[in-house]
Amino acid sequence: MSKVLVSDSIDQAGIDILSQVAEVNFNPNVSPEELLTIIPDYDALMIRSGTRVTQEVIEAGKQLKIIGRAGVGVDNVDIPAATRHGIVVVNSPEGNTIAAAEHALAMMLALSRHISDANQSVKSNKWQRKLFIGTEVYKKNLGVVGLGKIGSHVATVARAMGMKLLAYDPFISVERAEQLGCRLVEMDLLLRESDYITLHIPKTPDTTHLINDEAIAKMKPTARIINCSRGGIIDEEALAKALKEGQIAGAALDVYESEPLGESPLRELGKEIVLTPHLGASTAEAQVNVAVDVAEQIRDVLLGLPARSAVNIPGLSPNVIEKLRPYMELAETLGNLVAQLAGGRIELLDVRLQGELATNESQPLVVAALKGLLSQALRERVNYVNASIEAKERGIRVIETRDASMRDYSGSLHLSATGSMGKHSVTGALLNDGEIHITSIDEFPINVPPTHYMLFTVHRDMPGIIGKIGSLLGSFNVNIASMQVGRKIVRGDAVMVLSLDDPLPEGVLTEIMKVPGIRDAHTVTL
Ligand SMILES: NC(=O)C1=CN([C@@H]2O[C@H](COP(=O)(O)OP(=O)(O)OC[C@H]3O[C@@H](n4cnc5c(N)ncnc54)[C@H](O)[C@@H]3O)[C@@H](O)[C@H]2O)C=CC1
Ligand SMILES: O=C(O)CCC(=O)C(=O)O
Repeated sequence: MSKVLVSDSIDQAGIDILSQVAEVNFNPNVSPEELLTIIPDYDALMIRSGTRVTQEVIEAGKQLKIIGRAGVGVDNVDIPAATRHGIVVVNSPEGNTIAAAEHALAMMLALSRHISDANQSVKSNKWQRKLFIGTEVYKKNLGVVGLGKIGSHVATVARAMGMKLLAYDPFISVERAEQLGCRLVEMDLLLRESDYITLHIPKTPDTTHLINDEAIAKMKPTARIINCSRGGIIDEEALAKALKEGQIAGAALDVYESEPLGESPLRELGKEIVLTPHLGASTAEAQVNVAVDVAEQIRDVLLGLPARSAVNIPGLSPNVIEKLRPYMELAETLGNLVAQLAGGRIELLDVRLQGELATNESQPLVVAALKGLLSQALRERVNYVNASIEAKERGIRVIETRDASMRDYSGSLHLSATGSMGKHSVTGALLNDGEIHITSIDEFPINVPPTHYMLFTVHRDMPGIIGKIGSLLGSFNVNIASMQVGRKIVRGDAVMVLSLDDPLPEGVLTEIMKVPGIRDAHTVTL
């Protein structure tokens, strides 16, 4: 019989499902050291946010087939390590949507009416009616940052309460925002016009400290901000200072830069702040939803069936997976790359399966390309199951073509996407040793492996231009790991691809665009 370790507290409904097919050990207090010693015995691991599943844990888990996260965020699991070891990671992308949305709304109202402090005051035998005069949300502007699953529900309920809605989400169409009664605006305008701001975005390099000194300075002195998404999106030091000095009126936080929240200036503030200990998903209903959703997937995988919300490996038969696995990574990487070149608000993705990939069996590669494309916006919430639906909801049209004619590689994949930065294309293939190579960018031939930080330029093929870019990057202390140029005709246009050791500091791209002969420049993080 298979063995499942449940190392965080999950609802009994999940344990009951797992017990149908496995011996279940419920050990929510397991220490990281103990986890390493006991994990070799287990076929499956079920967690919430408390257990850190590091590369070490994955390597020790010699029998592990599946890791199930009862919730959305899988930031506590080393996904690349799990994928390398062929371990499926599943989550529950929707099980706690309503709980998190309702928590954000509750926080907004609690903050407006000083519920928490008033409650504390009555409980300490006081009757302080004048101290707790609140504000109404009716007819106030609510700025929703991130109009995904949770943000959309918050918008729907807030609209019913008579709030006027603004939204910022660079990956959502104007039509979708209008359906939800939201005016889609730029972040700057949202900061300036909102009475309340609620954050519902993933934590990414782009969203880390999105709310910092500079953003707070644009907000109204009467503005209140709510964060029930991820810690670190608000710069806590900047927020504490702004609240102390009365630059803005209030904040309600469920998530923190470091959890549990330690020593913090936020704790010293008064009724202008409401703090909860990451309770967004903590409702009876959500805990049942996520436990059942994930336990069912663990049960299915242990029975040899596919999982419906796999974050890393799709729910296909082992034979097909084995054959396609290296190409899945290629398709995801190219999807991610072309999304960054084409910018947000992608309208069209054209996927061409070439050479030996031009068969019906390769269809999952189209889904993998979509997953890569949407990962910029949705991070771990996009998987092989929901990628097509998410794309449809975002108004992304997908065209699939197959071209079996022989090319330089036995099988290659060509993606072309049209977004807010125009139409861009990439081609990629696997070399003999299975290494992924980008073989064209915007139809210019190149041959480079993808790396973490990359810079692409389109420029006039003329003497001196490569040197200028090199010196410019040097002056900003950015180290170039490798460089390649591709062109179609001599002294026509050319593409330059640079692998960088460091991310490009802010403002460098603008300087690159000023170099005579440069037509276009993009920086990409893969
Ligand atoms: N407090 C809690 O207990 C819980 C927190 N969460 C968190 O809530 C957040 C939202 O979750 P969902 O709505 O399920 O995710 P989702 O993936 O459905 O929506 C996220 C939205 O953010 C948008 N987005 C991505 N980057 C952006 C950027 N730079 N600027 C503006 N918008 C951007 C995406 O286009 C997408 O529409 C996540 O961070 C999730 O981890 C989720 C559940 C419980
Ligand atoms: O398990 C929890 O309570 C955390 C929920 C959460 O933040 C998530 O699902 O992303």
